[in-house]
Parts: sequence; C-alpha cells; structure tokens
Amino acid sequence: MTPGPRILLIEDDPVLGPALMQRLRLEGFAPELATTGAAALAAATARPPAAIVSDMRLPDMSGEAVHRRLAEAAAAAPTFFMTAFGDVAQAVRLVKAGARDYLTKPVDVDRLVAALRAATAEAPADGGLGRSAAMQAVEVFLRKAARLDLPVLLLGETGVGKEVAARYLHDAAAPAQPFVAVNCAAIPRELLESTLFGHEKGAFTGAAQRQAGLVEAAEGGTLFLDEVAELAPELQAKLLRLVQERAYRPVGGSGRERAFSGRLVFATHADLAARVADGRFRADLYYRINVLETTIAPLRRRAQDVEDLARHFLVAVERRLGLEAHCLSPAAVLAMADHTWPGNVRELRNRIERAAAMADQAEIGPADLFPERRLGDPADGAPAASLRDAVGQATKAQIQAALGESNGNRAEAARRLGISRTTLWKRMQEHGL
Ligand SMILES: Nc1ncnc2c1ncn2[C@@H]1O[C@H](COP(=O)(O)OP(=O)(O)OP(=O)(O)O)[C@@H](O)[C@H]1O
Repeated sequence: MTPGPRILLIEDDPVLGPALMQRLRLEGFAPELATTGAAALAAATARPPAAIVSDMRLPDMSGEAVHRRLAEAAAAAPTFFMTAFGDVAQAVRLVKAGARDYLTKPVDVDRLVAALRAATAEAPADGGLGRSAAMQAVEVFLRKAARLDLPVLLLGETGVGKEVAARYLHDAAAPAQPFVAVNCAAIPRELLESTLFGHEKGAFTGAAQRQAGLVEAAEGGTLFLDEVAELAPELQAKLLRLVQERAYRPVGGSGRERAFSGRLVFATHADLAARVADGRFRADLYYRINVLETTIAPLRRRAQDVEDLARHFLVAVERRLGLEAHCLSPAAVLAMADHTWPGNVRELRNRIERAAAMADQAEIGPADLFPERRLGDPADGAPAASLRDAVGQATKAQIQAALGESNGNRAEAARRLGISRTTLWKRMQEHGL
C-alpha cells in the first residue's frame, strides 16, 4: 500500500496535535506534524504537502504569516485554518487571501476529514456533472446562467449535488474569484447574522474590531447560501435587501450600507413554495431568488450517471488512500442500478469509499456495497447469520484484547494478532472500534 496524500498539520497543542495525527493516519492520509512556524516552513519546502491544516496561533509566528510565506514561495497547498470563534474575522481574511477554508474550534474532525478528502481528490475527469439527459440539461442551464447577473436557485433532494452545481456555475463565470459556501442551517442562529454580514467595531460586547462577514469575503465571486429555507425571518429581510439592492449593513453599522457585487446562488431541499404558503418564507424574497431556478434530479432518476460516478469515486479514493486498484463486478453494477439511493450522490460516494477500503478482493461485489443487506436479511437463514455474528464477536473481542495488551499501540496489536496493520485497521473499522 502506497502512502496516502501528505498532510502538513501545524499545531502546537500537545493534545490536539497528536490526536489529529492519529485520526488522519487512520483515515489513510500521510500526516506530518509541525509544532512551530519555522518547522512548518521547513517541512513544506522539503516535502510539499497535498494539503495543510494550520492553527492560527503558533509559538514563533502566526499561522497567517506561515501561510503568506508559503504562498510567496509558491509552496502553498490548499490550507485549512483552525480558529477560535473570536478569530473568525482573521479567518475570513485568510479565505479571501486564498486559504481554502476555516474550521472553528472545537474542530469537527469528521468535517475536517471530509474537507481534506475533497481538497486532495481528483476533479471529475471531464469536469462535467453527468452524462444523463437530466444533468446535461442542468449544465446547459448553468452555463447560460453564468452569463447573466441574476440570482440562481438550485433545488433538489439532499446529496444530489447542489453545491457541486453551484461550483460548476462559479467556474463557468468567475473561476479566479472567491467561492464562499455557507450552510445556513449549520451556523447557530445568533451567530449567523454577523457571520454573514460582519460587524462594526463596538457592535456588541467583545466586538473590539470591525469584522468582515462572508458576504464581503465573496465579493466579486459567488456567495452560495445552502439550506436557505432555514433562515430566520429577520435574516430573510436582510437577505431580501442584499438580493434586491445589492446592499447590506454589518451588525452595529448605523449609517453607511456596504455594496455587494458578487453572484448569489441559493439552494434548498425544502419545498419553498409550500414554506411561502404557510408563512415561514417571505413571498417577496422567494420571488426575488426564484428568477433562474432549476431542480437537480435525484440519483434514482439518473440511471446513466450511477456507474460513471461510482468509477470516478473509486479511482479518486484509491488515489487518495493509496489503495490497490479495484473493479466493480457486473453484479455490483446491477445492484447499484436497483438501489433507490435515498442519500443520492453522497450515499453513492460513501458506499464506494467504504467498499474500496474494506473489500478483501480486487473485485467489489454487491455485499461490499450493501453490507447491511447481508447482515440484516432474514432470508439468509438464522444459522448462517448467527455463525457470522459469532465470528464477528470473536474477532472484535480478540482485537480489543490485543489492543489492551499493547496499550493501544496498533502496530504492536497487529503483530500479536499476526495480521498486517492495514488488515487490523480494516477490521477495527468494520467492528466500529
Ligand atoms: N456530479 C458530481 N460529480 C462528482 N461528485 C459529485 C457530483 N454530484 C455530487 N457529488 C458529490 O456528492 C456529495 C454531495 O454533493 P453536494 O454536497 O453538492 O450535494 P447537495 O445537494 O449540496 O447536498 P445537501 O442538500 O446535503 O447540501 C459530495 O461529496 C459531492 O462531491
């Protein structure tokens, strides 16, 4: 197994640093830890990373200074900053200056891993959204929309690829400009206004400095507001002004409004018209954002895309994790065609990634993609299922014992069990350890 993508982790915290290192290793990355800015600069120059995860405050210099020095040396990789909520202004500035994204502490490690996967994954081969007639029509729509200065509304079930579509539109319109994605449902309600619109100095207790918001960060590029149906009424009013007048007022700003000249793209999986009907979404805002609207079809209606996407995700995960090449068995392709994909493309991606990481053979079969059917299917017959359960429980117990005896050291535990570290890792994942 070749090592996965190299990640440079810049973090001086003696607990967080090693913990993140361990998790990134388990996820198949090849992480390297630097605890000072100087060490980070040396490491990035000697062994260029595929991505960088950096703390904002380091013992010898700021994370921002490290980022700038690397950018000057053209050694910058996609960089993610980990920041306390109080440093969001600085983080936004960094994103504007080219950093990929920031994550607030305490860091949501699953989100970090997903972001690193996306940053180190290969782009779709042809840069398109899919060969199905439905996605071809979406591509035509987005390319036309890219030439127009109007808001765009993307509808569709969760996981169909609304954000991917928004990026496609952005790349067709202004690829060199910032693309700022905000999930309106993920940011606590009381923080959303200042996160979006920024705040002036003295706007509230603790607001010592003016702080730019994400609207400002997206200036000249694209502001993508996902889950827009979840916005609270006061923010809907503020958003209406942004859409209609291209103007907004930061929190605590008394006089002057700020102008916004970027593209606005909205997405939701909710039925916005129904929300308007029951009074939860402003009708005037709905009509303003519903000018150029398209629905991205669920994956179950895009049969021609499933296999292409599956192969794309397979190659990408193999490269990212340094796995041997796999192929999909004809039965696996049939099983995918039969599945209804309630989680859409996101579910397909997850199933393929899990299958590639876990499969014991080069050929991925239906049971690798849909393991829950094998375990949960009563038609399998009780004796076989309970034998499998018994083997599973015994395996889990052996692994736990070996890990206990080796104080959690996986290399040592693998040696005791007489299996490779990779196999141990796979078994630990299978048994949720
Ligand atoms: N056409 C595509 N090509 C490659 N990857 C895709 C495509 N469509 C979706 N994906 C992948 O599927 C996952 C879900 O996509 P995305 O986040 O864009 O969906 P979404 O509709 O915005 O979801 P949500 O409603 O939950 O916000 C992501 O990992 C994305 O990279």
